[in-house]
Amino acid sequence: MASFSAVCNNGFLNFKLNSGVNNGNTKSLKRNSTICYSPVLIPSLGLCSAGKLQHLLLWRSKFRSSFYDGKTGVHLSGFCGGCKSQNGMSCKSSFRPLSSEKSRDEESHLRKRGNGNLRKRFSLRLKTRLRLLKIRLKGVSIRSMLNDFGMFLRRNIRRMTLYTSISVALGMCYLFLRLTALPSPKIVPYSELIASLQNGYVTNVLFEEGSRRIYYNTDSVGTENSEDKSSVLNLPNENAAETVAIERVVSKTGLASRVDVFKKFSRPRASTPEWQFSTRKVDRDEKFLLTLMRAKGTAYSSAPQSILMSIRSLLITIISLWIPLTPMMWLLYRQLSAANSPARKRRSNNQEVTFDDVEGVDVAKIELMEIVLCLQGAMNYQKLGAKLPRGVLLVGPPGTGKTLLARAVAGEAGVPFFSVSASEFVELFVGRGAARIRDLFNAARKSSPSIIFIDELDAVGGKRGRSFNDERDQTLNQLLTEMDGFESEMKVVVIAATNRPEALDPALCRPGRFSRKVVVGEPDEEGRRKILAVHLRGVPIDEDADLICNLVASLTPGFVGADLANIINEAALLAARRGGDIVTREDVMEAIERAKFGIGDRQLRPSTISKELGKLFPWIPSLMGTIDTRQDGLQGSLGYQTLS
Ligand SMILES: Nc1ncnc2c1ncn2[C@@H]1O[C@H](COP(=O)(O)OP(=O)(O)OP(=O)(O)O)[C@@H](O)[C@H]1O
Repeated sequence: MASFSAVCNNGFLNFKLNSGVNNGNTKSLKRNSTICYSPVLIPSLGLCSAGKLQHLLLWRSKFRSSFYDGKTGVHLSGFCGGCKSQNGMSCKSSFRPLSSEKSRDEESHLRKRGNGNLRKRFSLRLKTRLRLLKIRLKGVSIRSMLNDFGMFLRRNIRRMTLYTSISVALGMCYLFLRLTALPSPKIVPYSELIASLQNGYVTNVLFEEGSRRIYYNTDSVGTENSEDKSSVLNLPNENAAETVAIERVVSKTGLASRVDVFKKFSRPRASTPEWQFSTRKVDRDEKFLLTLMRAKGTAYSSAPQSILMSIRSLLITIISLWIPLTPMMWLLYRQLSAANSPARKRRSNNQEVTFDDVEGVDVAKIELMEIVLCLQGAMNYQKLGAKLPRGVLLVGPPGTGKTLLARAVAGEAGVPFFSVSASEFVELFVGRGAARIRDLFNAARKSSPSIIFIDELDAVGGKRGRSFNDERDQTLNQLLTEMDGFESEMKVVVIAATNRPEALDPALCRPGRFSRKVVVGEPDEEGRRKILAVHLRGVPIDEDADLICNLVASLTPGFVGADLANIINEAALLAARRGGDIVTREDVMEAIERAKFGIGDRQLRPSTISKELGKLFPWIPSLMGTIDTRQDGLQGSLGYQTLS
């Protein structure tokens, strides 16, 4: 007895044969095999929505009938053969295999019906697919597709124009080459031309001017002897009817041979080349060749290559050259593209930073504030005959806030701010870096009053003549020229930052260029406290922020602004890691430890190492005078041992 079950899953009905149908039919279902029917495949299936039993006709070739139980929701289990379902539902007709091993008649009958079944199955599948396609097409709106396409075109108009022009040009080239294509003559060795001449087969010869190519035709006798005369003269040897007709003409007209008949009556075919053979002239053999041709009475002449052919060969040469050159041209285009220009790329309107966000560098702030006042016109320096400083050089260790200061200047002055890294001027092609500098200064001049900020100036501002890098020297020269080129009323200030002022070319630091040198040094404890207060502004902390600032500032001598910002960020991350909503003192302390000793094996921290050593050799701490205060309950001023 065969049993099966049906499970409706996500709109699909899975039929499972629980026991095998072993009737020898190769198409019969195997035990536990599962077939997946889409709802579209079973059109009458109301799926789980119908609340009553539905009788379905399924896959007629495999089942006569089966049941779908809408009452139980989605699941149906039935026995076939016994005509009783597990759910107590009766089956109209018993479960039967495709064919019976016992009944040969039925088998043959089925085989006869096979084609019809196949067609039905095919049409059923096609219908299903068509229905699916219809459903999908319903969801597609042509208008929205057109809108999207239009938007894409508008956004990429330049690129699309370029691609279209290239495609059109290539298409036209292809068309031209196809239209001007001529059947080419057979290329033969030079010796064959001499042999044909000596035998008197050659009828006429053409020397191509400007090249060593020789074209020639031979007469019928020569071609009769040649290997493939039929291919040369296109004689219709194979066509029996045509041969008979030609023979008849030969007998009637008395023409010498089939070849003459062919020549007289046949129209020149498109595939027949104008010249049958072509060869290359051998050097210093012209005299012999001409003597031979004169002796044999061969007609010869010379002509230049036709214009069409010249254009054709030129086109082929250009195309074949362009294929390998295209990647290089693309690279060049990218390099030269104006879109890559830093002047354009770096135009920044992000003027969020103000002097309130920079702390611990008060002297530098005062110096730069003066420039802001000049740019805003708040300070009348001109009445005293003073000039706006053209360049300000911010010097100091990494992370002390040089870039931040420059951004604050831009933010306070409310003028366009062009920020570039000097390494962006270091280019592959000589002269390109200089061109970029020119672009940058031109853009800044156009939007005057404005500020140019060049970070890591030493990348291009190093002393000249120390290397063979011509490109870098040219870029620096251009920078010097541009800084000289500002007119006094032009309100463009160049702020540059460097960690290595000693490496700069002296010409850069002379008065009139980067005349103002502002040192942005490491902050003191008060500075660190202020910087921490800036970075703790938006961070929820479980204690008084001032207390934490004081604590951290006291624990972090030598730390610069970037380190302190990093500590606060790490603390917030640690709090988030443990799932807390608020940053605790412990998080901050761990962040300091991480900043000081790095993230890694806790056992490698000096405190841990000394603790372990202390256990092994109790006399070491007293000898070194570094007794762990925490062990004795002695702690730092704020409950923590100073780590530095
Ligand atoms: N004085 C400061 N006040 C507030 N935050 C600071 C200060 N200095 C540094 N920071 C923080 O450190 C980050 C990095 O600073 P910045 O890029 O300005 O350093 P830098 O001196 O330009 O470094 P480099 O020389 O390596 O370019 C800033 O974004 C800021 O969050």
